[in-house]
Amino acid sequence: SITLKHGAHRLGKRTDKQMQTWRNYGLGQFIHWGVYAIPGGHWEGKYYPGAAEWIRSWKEMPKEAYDNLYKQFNPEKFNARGWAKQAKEMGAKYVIITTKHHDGFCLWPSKYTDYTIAKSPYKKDIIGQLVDAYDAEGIDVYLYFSIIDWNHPGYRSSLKTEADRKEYEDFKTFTRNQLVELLERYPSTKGLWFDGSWDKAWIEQAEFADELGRELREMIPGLIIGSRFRADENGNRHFDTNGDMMGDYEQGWERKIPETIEDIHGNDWDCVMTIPENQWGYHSDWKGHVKTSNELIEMLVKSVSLDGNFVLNFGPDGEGNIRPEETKLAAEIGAWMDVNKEVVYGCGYLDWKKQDWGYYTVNRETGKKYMVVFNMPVSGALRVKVPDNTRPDKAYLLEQPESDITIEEIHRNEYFVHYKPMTPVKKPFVIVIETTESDADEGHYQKAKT
Ligand SMILES: COc1ccc([C@H]2[C@H](O)[C@H](O)[C@H](C)N2C)cc1
Repeated sequence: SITLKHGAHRLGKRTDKQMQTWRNYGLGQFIHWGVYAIPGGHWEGKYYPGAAEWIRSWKEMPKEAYDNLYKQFNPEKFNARGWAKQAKEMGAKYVIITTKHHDGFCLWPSKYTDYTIAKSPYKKDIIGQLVDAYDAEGIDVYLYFSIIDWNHPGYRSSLKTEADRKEYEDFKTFTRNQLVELLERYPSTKGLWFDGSWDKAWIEQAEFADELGRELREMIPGLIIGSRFRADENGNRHFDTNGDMMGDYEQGWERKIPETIEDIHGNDWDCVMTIPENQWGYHSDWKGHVKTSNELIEMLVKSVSLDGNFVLNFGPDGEGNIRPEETKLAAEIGAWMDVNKEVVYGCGYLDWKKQDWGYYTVNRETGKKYMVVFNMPVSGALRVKVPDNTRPDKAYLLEQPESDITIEEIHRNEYFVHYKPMTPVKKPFVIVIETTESDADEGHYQKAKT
């Protein structure tokens, strides 16, 4: 590997207590809220086919009109306590809230620009209310911050001229000032989720960004920052020139989930997921497939089974309401978590061969192993392959600890867990499987001659 001044500053996972807490969350909530929720994906009767929070970039949206929307932002229905209660009932252990998206509108009264909530009819600090409400529910708060800022005069996507560079210096100072301001105002923040860091102009700021990251981490010990924040001195993002991840977890899994444990390269990671195909901010007319709670629960369990966190996005409307579709899904996920949360919290990857019926998770403290079943085989026989020297002794339904499910040995290190549900299976369910580490009994299985 080559020597880098602004590459990864740590190899391997962070092992401190704050990161252990992050690793054990399992389920998080993303909130995308801002003035883009006012048009909600429409303008003068026209439907915007893109992501609602990007409507400013739409040719049909006059920039002037968008940039004046804040003058009518007055979300009277906004109820931070209600949002936090709903997230608690869903089972979210952390929340990531947009402080400022690419449009540059600040949901907190920043003193470094007038383009903030303080200058809207609503006036009050939205971030402060959300931080207090989620803290009160015991849900850890993380702040989303977009480096891209279409409102700031010094923002550039690339630096072509000396004038660009001079303007961009102001933008760099402004960016640093806002981040320091956010951590000073909201010291209970556990981490920052950076976005909009793909511009050439920012990629060239390896030294500045590295120094800024150091300054922010000094302000809040244990602060967690993902891999999307900065590039190394050769312009490499997420992974430096030597292939080592920069930051505390990989932020590359957006609306997609790794397939195998090899895909995560031994790093912590989160998957951030939308309910429709690709809407983060509020769009009043979702087109295409809207994910069901069964689909979202499977994504959550698949993420946990591969040592990641699953962060589900909510996009409140211009009035401050959580839309009915999201309320319904939060309730359905919450109902499932009420019964099955122990297969998510504090759990991760079990190195048993993945089977078709679903996913294994294991509790990192207790070693308790779970089979989370999504696809019941017509035979009712759930195949389980165990590592050498491991013998499954007992299996029972998590919901009925007194149940005793038959385990049949069918081959060396291979078993059928026979489960015939009494009633039709409508939601994923969990079988707990207990094992004994037994010494190798070569046993009576004849290896095939080939
Ligand atoms: C150009 O493709 C993009 C750019 C930015 C995004 C932003 C979304 O607005 C949302 O904030 C998501 C987390 N982020 C990656 C998504 C797709």
